Amino acid sequence: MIPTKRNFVFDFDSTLTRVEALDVLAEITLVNNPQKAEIIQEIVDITNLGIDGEISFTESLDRRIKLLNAKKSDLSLLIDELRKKVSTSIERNKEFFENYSEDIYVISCGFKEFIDDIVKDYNIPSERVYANTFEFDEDDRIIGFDADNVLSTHNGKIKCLKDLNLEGEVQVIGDGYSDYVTKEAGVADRFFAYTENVVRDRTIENADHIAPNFDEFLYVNKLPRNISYPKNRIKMLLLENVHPDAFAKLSKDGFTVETVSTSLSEDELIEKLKGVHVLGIRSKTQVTRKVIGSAKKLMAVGAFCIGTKQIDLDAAKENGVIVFNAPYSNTRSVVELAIGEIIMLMRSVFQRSTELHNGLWNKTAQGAKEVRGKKLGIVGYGNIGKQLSVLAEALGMKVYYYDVEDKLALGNAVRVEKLSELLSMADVITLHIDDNQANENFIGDDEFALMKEGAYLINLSRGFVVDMKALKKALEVGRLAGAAVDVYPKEPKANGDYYTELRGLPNVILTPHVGGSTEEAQKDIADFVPGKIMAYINSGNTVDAVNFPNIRLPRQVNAHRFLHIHKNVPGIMASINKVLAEFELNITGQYLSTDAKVGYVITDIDKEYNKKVIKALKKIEGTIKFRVLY
Ligand SMILES: NC(=O)c1ccc[n+]([C@@H]2O[C@H](COP(=O)([O-])OP(=O)(O)OC[C@H]3O[C@@H](n4cnc5c(N)ncnc54)[C@H](O)[C@@H]3O)[C@@H](O)[C@H]2O)c1
Ligand SMILES: O=C(O)[C@H](O)COP(=O)(O)O
Repeated sequence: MIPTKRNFVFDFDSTLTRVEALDVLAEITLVNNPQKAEIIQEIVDITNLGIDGEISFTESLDRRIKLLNAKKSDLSLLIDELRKKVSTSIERNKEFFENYSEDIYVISCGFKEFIDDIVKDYNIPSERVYANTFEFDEDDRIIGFDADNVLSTHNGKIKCLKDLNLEGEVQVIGDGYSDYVTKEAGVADRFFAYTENVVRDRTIENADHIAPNFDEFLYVNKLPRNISYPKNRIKMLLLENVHPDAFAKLSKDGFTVETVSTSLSEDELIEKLKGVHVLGIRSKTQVTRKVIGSAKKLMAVGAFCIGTKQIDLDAAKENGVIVFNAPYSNTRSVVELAIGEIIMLMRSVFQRSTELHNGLWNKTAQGAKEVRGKKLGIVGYGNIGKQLSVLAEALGMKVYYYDVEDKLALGNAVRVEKLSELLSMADVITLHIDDNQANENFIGDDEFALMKEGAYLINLSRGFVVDMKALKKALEVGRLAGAAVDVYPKEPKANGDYYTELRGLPNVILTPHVGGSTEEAQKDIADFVPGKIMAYINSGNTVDAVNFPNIRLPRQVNAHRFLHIHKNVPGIMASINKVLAEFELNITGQYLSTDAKVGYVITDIDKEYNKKVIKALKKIEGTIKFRVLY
């Protein structure tokens, strides 16, 4: 069967380039005009009215040219600017324009005087550029356009395509009204809404296919391309109100991102993860073995927080799902809250405040102490514990700490060998141990019994670390003078009603797991975690992965990259290299990292390769996941 010939008809403004050329020309010609901003806005508005079909194109062109007040010499500046503004994904797929030059046309309501120069760099000759031409006066001022050109008239592209009478399938790629009407008029077979630079609802509604970038267009048409799998096809789901910067960053990189404000139950998550490649969560969402096992497309999980125990890290590893987190991002926020709470508890501030809210003036020094000179007992001398140690000393507290690991003291802090020793000496005990399940009920009746009469407890680590019934009892009998609790054994999926047995107890500060919830921390996390995710998805880097061998890979230019995740069993590397040799691939780099369970091998090869190698590599026994980049 002879394949049908395909003709690719490109719009110019906001499709081949990221901008509307006449808007850029206006920036040039109006540079010293005091009314520049107003005139440019008027030009933009008129452009949009024309693109959306609200006014006739002829009228829009006429009005804009008058406002532009341009000269012939301005055009060379415009061309320089436009050269810098070719659409990003068009630029990276320049090869397509070289290889399919014969089948490519530009039909634009813009002007040949600048389009020709730009598209010439993309191998499109002037005879395949259909566009308007300017009219100049004797002083080389642009005074109008050739009104006989069909492209200066309403629905000009339809007429132009009709006159061209192209043989074979006609595909139109554009961003506005004048492009999509060609399909409706029957002169184009398929219309691709090109949304890389501008998204117009009407254009999308009238499209056969939406192309957020040129990779997608090439992918749909099964044409050679620079990126094997268009990024917009990679779906990301961000739960639990992850900071909007994460959405912005990932979307800007071209991924399709959906956000949900709450966490999801296991069943909801299983359903929602169908077709999702990357999941973003915070501390609430439980990513169980069942969830990971059913999420066939899942490649990575980003914990937009510190803790990762909510994720079954082993199951993730066994399924080739890489997990990243933000290990220090909210440390300072937790420390500051701890400091504030130490002071608030020792001054009974919440109690005094509640009384006054209820109309009672109770000025008293009873139960109010300075923190200076008091003994702070830090349990868990990790990132948070250590920072707290320094700040507490600055307040004049005497710091003691207990940790299961050997941790060197900062400042004048003193390490204590036994938890019991710490509990019996400290005026305030603050918990900063990690979210290991072995720490369940770490502090219960026995530990409260060891604590000093009238001491305070702060828990900003994990809810299950403290036996809540025992804490309630210790507070009710006055063994403890107060407590601050931020984390609970069972926390709700979303904001709303909640009950804790500590409710109503005096001098007890209750906060809804907000230790790390500051604007600064959430913003930092939204910067850090997407960076790690993008480094993995875009180039295979696993630096800082929580559950996976870490590899930092060099950038690859003009090569393909195969990512192969496999069970760490003998003989896999030999099998991989045997397949690569059978297909006579020229390996330009190979990187391997393993741990006890999995191996991760990255192979960079020369650009051209036989696609059958992919199937062969996937078939190797022990393969967990395989992916091609570029
Ligand atoms: N409330 C919040 O919003 C919030 C925010 C961030 C972190 N956290 C939680 O705070 C805790 C500490 O975070 P981090 O970043 O400092 O963690 P980290 O891993 O740096 O430090 C934890 C320390 O606890 C020690 N440890 C673990 N089990 C222990 C035990 N049984 N006895 C004594 N020491 C023990 C570890 O050796 C380690 O030094 C974690 O549970 C984390 O999830 C809560
Ligand atoms: O693990 C963490 O970083 C803290 O518990 C904060 O979790 P969050 O992002 O759900 O507030």
